[in-house]
Amino acid sequence: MTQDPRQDLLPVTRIPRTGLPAHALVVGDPARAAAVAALLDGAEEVSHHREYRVFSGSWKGVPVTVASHGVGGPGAILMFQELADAGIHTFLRFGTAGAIRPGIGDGDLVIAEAAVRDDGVTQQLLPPEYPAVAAPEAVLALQRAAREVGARHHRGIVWTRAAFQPGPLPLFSYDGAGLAAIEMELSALLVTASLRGLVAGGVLVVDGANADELVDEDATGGYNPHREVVAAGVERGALVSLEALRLLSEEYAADRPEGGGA
Ligand SMILES: O=P(O)(O)O[C@H]1O[C@H](CO)[C@@H](O)[C@H]1O
Ligand SMILES: O=c1cc[nH]c(=O)[nH]1
Repeated sequence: MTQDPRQDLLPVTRIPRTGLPAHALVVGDPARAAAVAALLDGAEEVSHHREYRVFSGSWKGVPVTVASHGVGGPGAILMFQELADAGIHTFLRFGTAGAIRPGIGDGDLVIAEAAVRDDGVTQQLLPPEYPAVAAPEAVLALQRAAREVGARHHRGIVWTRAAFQPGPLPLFSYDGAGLAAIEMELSALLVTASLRGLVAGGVLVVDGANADELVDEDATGGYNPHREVVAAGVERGALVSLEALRLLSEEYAADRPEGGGA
């Protein structure tokens, strides 16, 4: 009996079960996935279903997958899980974020060391005490790549928060906790990687100051990620993240953590 060809695709994202390069850059925006893929040699679109758009190609000889995961942890984790099911073992999230820590400016990069797990999905998988940590080699590869590209960058803890806009509930203040930036999916990626014994990290381009009331109208004139300073940061961030993937493949090729589940 011939195999049903639909079984060669994973069910939610419709990505192929085999054949994808094992080093992946994951981004929220499908258009950003296409823009990053345009930097690759031999880029090909592999699949596009819902918000999940996937390309493959190579960066300086290293085969890479570039995939979009959409906005928000619950949808994004399905892409992370299915990429892991497809054999991806090294992930970097290249996203955007609002700055929290003073001194971090628009267009700067934030390299995540860990994330606060307010992602709206991993709480349903694990107790809140479980950490969301980046692989040290991912942090170091991103830092080295940012230095090489000459991109202003900072390291720190990122707040992954499912709700973008504020509501009537008071917002817990992390004042004094040293958080660097806020975004929406990274902790879901870091937890997925830890559960499966994979390598993951993230770098975020700052697209505004998003701190006390989430959107600081006075400081930013309202949230506007569609500015030249952000676009320039995204261009630098794309080079940094691709170069960091190459470093992870060639120089920091990991002693990968053992004992991950699944
Ligand atoms: O630019 P991306 O990667 O989508 O990341 C950030 O931007 C979106 C919100 O505008 C959220 O997905 C957030 O995490
Ligand atoms: O979640 C996000 C993403 C980008 N910028 C923000 O201010 N918040």
